[in-house]
Amino acid sequence: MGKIVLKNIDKFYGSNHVLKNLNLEIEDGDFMTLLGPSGCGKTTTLRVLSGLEKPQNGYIYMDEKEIVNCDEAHYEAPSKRGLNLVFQSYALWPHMTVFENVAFGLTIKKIPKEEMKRMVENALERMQILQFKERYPAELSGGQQQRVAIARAIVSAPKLLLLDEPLSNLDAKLRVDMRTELKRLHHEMGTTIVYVTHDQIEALTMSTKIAIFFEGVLTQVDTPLGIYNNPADLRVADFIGNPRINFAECTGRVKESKFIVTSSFGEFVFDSSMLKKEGGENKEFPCVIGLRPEQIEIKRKQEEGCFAAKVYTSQPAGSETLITLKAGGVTFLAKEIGIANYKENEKVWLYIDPNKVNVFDQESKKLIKYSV
Ligand SMILES: Nc1ncnc2c1ncn2[C@@H]1O[C@H](COP(=O)(O)OP(=O)(O)OP(=O)(O)O)[C@@H](O)[C@H]1O
Repeated sequence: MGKIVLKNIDKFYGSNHVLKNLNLEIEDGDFMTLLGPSGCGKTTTLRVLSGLEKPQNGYIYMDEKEIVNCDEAHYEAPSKRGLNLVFQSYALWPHMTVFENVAFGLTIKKIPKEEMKRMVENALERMQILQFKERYPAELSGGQQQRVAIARAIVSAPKLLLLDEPLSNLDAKLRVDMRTELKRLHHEMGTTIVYVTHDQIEALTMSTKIAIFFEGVLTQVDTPLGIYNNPADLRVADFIGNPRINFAECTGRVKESKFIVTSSFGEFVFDSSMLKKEGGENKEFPCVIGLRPEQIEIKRKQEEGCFAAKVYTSQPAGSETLITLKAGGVTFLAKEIGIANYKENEKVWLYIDPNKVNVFDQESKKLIKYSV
C-alpha cells in the first residue's frame, strides 16, 4: 500500500459536524493510531477510509489513486480498496468453526490446502487461540472471539489493516500480550495499520505515528515521543501520559533576550530563541508550565537551581513510587523508579531540567516553549 491521503474531509451526521476539514497523510508501512476521547470521530475516520461511510466534502487517495472525490460524487466500493477491517463487534460466521472462519478468505483465493492450514494455524497461534480451532464462535468468550477476528484479518497479510479498538474486550494481561503480537506482526508484515483506540498506552507503545482528535478536529500528528515530549496544546498534554502531566500557572515575559517564566514556586529562565510566540519586550502574559512526573527530581539537600517543596504523601507501588509534593501552593506529582521512602511533611528540593520544561500560552492554549 502506498501513501494514503485524506484531504479536506468533512463528515456530517444530520447537523452533527463529526469530522471537520480533516487532513491526514498515512505513509506506507505506518502504524497510525487515531487517538482521542469518546465521540471525537476516530471510528468515523476509519469508516470513511474503508468506504462504509461517505463524507460530504473532500478527497481520499490511496497509492496515488483517487478513491473518493466528493465534488464528482466518486466513491470507490469498499471491496476495491484492498483493505481488511476489524471492528469492535467482530461479526464471525456462527456456523463455521474458528479454523473455518479464519480460513474463509483464503478459500476464496484458492490457496492450496496445506499452505492454508499453515497460514491459519500460524495466525491462531499468534493470537493464542490455536487450541480453540475446532470450536464455534458461540463457544468462545468475547475476548477470544475478538482474537479470532484479528487472526482472520491478518492471515492473508493484507496491505492495509484497519483495526477499531480490537483489544477492548481483553483482560489487562492479554492486552499486553496482544500489543506485543500486533507490534511484532506490523514489523514482520510491513503492513500499513490504521488503529483506533482511546487508550493512550496502546497508542504510545505500538504506533509509529499518532493522530490525536478532539471534537472532530485533528489536533496533532507526530511520533509517540514527539507527542509525549511536545504536546501541541494543553488538551493534548492533559490527555497523553499516565500519571498525568503537572500544570502550574505562571507569568511569562521577554527581557534582554531571555524568556523568563515566573511562578509561585520559583523562576525559569530560557533563551528567548526558545519562545515560539510573538511578544514585545517586558510585556507580561499568562502562561502554563507543563511538567511530566518523571521530570521532577527530588533532592534531600538544598542545591543550586532547586525549588523548595514539602512532601504531601508518598505512594510506593513496587516498581515505582508516586510522590505528591507542594511547592508555592502548587501541587505536583513526581514519579521515581523503584521504592522511595519519603515522609509526610518532609522538606525536599526539586530539580527540574529547564530543557525539558513545556510552556503553554494561557490564551491560545498552544505550546510556546518546546522540550529539547
Ligand atoms: N451512524 C451514526 N449516525 C449518527 N451519528 C453518529 C453515527 N456514528 C457516529 N455518530 C456520532 O458521531 C460522533 C463521532 O463518533 P465516532 O464513533 O466516530 O467517535 P469515536 O471517537 O470513535 O468514539 P468511541 O471511542 O466512543 O468509539 C459522535 O458524536 C457520534 O454520536
